[in-house]
Amino acid sequence: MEAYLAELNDAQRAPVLQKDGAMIVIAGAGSGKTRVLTYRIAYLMNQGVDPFNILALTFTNKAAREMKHRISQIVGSSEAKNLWMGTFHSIFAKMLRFEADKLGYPSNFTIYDTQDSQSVIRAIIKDMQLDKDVYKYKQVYSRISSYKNSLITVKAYFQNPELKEADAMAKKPRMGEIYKAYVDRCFKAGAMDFDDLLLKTNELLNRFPDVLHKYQNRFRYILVDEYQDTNHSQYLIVKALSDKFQNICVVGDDAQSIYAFRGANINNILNFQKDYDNVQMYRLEQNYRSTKNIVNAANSVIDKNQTKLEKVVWTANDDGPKIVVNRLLTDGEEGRFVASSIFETKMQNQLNNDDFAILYRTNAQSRAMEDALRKKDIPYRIYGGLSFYQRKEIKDVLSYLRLLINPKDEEALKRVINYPTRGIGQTTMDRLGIAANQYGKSMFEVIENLDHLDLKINKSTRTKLDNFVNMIKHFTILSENADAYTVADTVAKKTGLLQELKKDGTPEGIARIENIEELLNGVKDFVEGQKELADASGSLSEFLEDVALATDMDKDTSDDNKVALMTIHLAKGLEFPYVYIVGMEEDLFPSAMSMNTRSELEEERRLFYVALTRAEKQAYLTYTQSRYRWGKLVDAEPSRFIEEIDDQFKDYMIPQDDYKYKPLIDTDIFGDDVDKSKLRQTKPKNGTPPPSHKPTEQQLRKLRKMKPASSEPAKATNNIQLEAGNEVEHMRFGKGKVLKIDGVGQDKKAEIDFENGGIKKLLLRFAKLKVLS
Ligand SMILES: Nc1ncnc2c1ncn2[C@@H]1O[C@H](COP(=O)(O)OP(=O)(O)OP(=O)(O)O)[C@@H](O)[C@H]1O
Ligand SMILES: [Mg+2]
Repeated sequence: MEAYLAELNDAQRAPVLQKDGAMIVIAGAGSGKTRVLTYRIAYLMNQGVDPFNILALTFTNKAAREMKHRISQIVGSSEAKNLWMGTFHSIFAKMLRFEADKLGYPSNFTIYDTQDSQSVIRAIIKDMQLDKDVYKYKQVYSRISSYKNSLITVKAYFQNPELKEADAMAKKPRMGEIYKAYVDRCFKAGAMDFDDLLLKTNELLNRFPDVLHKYQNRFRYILVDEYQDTNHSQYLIVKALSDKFQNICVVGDDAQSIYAFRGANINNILNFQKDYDNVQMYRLEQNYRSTKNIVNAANSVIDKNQTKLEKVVWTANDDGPKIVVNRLLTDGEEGRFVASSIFETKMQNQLNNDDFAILYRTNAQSRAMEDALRKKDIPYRIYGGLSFYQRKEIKDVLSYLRLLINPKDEEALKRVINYPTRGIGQTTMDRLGIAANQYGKSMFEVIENLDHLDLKINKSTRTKLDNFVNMIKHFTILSENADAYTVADTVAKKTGLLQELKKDGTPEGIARIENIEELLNGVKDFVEGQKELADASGSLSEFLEDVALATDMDKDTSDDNKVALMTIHLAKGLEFPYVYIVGMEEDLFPSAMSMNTRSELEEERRLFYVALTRAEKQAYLTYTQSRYRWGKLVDAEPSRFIEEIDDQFKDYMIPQDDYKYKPLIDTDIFGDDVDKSKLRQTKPKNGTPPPSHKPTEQQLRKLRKMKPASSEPAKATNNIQLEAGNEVEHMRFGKGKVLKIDGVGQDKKAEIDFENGGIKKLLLRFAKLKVLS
């Protein structure tokens, strides 16, 4: 047996060794599904399967890179290079480039990102003179996106009166027209949006049998990770491509299906056995990632879902510490707690920053975490915020690059035609836009042909437009012979972009110049990397495609030793030794918007399962007592998911019998006291609207100062030697006697009999006790 096969257990090895046929691996988190896919590819190659015949679809490009890296170690990198591995979007964008002409697109079609798409929609809503409060562009965008992912084309839309009715019911009777206008504009601009990459692939495979056969023959072996989160459009692509040979291996976990809100269909995994002949079903049960406490805690939670496949997940790993639950006063305190805890854990165990992750339900929660980490000088990185490529100055450069590759690209044109300023105003642009519509041409073509058109544009503006077009054409010619770096560098210098920022001279301007430099370095790296590949040359088109589909997640960060901050959705498939799940509050997690139906609540619970199972060694859950929501400070209740973790697997840092008890004067772990009755006034009472103003920092500070007079601030006890029999004093529970000390290190607890509070168990590392004797 090859050595690498010994790195699998028997259950994992079985699907790896089954070379042909349809198979599904259903298994809980951390049981090695991704490992099975990786090793299966290596094994296929060892069995003589040509890497050109293997297609692997992953959830992120980063995951694909990591798999490729491991496969290279097993089979050698020259072979692994030829594998087609990546996200659905990146793989099928590549395929569409080859076949674009069949669908009437240029092969250099632009990929519109969400910003571009939304900007097109905004323009349409404006042109149609619709009420923008009714037709909110983001909502319209996601509606169009869901049509596309359900394969409802414009034609299909108008053939189905029910859809029109549904939109009319939602007070958007003109959705269909917007949809049509949007599709037309994108097509005219030679642009596909993200959803088109799947929709058009389906169209291609349906309408052109020869193309379908070509790719069926090419991709003899297909593998899909995270199959539970495929949407209908993706499902159909996989089904079509694998139909001939039926060598398909999908892995997934129904308990981790968390993208239903974006059209993912859990039935794809449940129905897999009906879709193919002789499906082999494999189950993996041993979790290698996490401690017993984490695995069991996660099991006890997911058990509460009714819709699920029964699965066993166990681990031979250590018990590990229990899940720590902590309550904080505000998100600011929550941030400080997390930052201090990371700092302490790191120091005590000699860990790196990238051993830690902070996960949250909504992006807005990152700010408090960032503030606290910054104050403690802990380097961090936020994933999934505005990606580097969406920053203004970067998008400006990229828009020039997009335009020179595809002059029809209207979003790019609008962005740069008058930046840096060239005296081409909005009126001119409006006239060009109308003419473009009238002649069914792109704006660029209209500008090119100005001399032959009767437009009300004066001579000096015509000269300016002429100069602009000539500059772009000059770049286009350059790009035909030069690599991406040379072109990008020339564009940054010759368009006046850099000068403009230099002139600006502000720190922001300088930061922007640095970002452009970083972009250019990135292009250079890309070119070097591409030159090693068999089927790539480092051209600008290749670079732009890479960028269009890069998410923030995909940036190579192997040398990046930082705490990771991201939403739980993004954390899928990843693992970290220490995980903090923050904002464990009702209405936040589970989200208020997801509590209307049982199935929505179950999806939130699966999300929590995903979050918990990212942790290898320890998980922390935090919640606050009051949080700003929609500009108001409101009372927060602990998330039901905390309660749902079986008691034996969790520990409350604040004694449990105190859990729901809300005293007037409350002590948080930092010893700051706040008169909670003041904070609670903000909760609506008897229909009276709460005061909508936010207490100022000053007011909060004042509230915090109202401590009971205490002689000396108590210190956290983790460094104090404490043993049974000691007399101690606690700020809230008063004097007490230590009965027993349990646990070691991080987990050390004292059982104390307090005069005022009875017997409590406190984690010494956080409890602030004064030792009296
Ligand atoms: N047989 C094994 N021996 C040792 N380690 C293993 C084994 N199988 C998996 N692992 C390790 O366990 C961890 C989890 O594996 P993997 O990421 O493949 O699980 P998964 O089922 O894909 O998880 P998720 O459901 O979160 O995507 C990884 O660090 C992996 O390297
Ligand atoms: Mg995985």
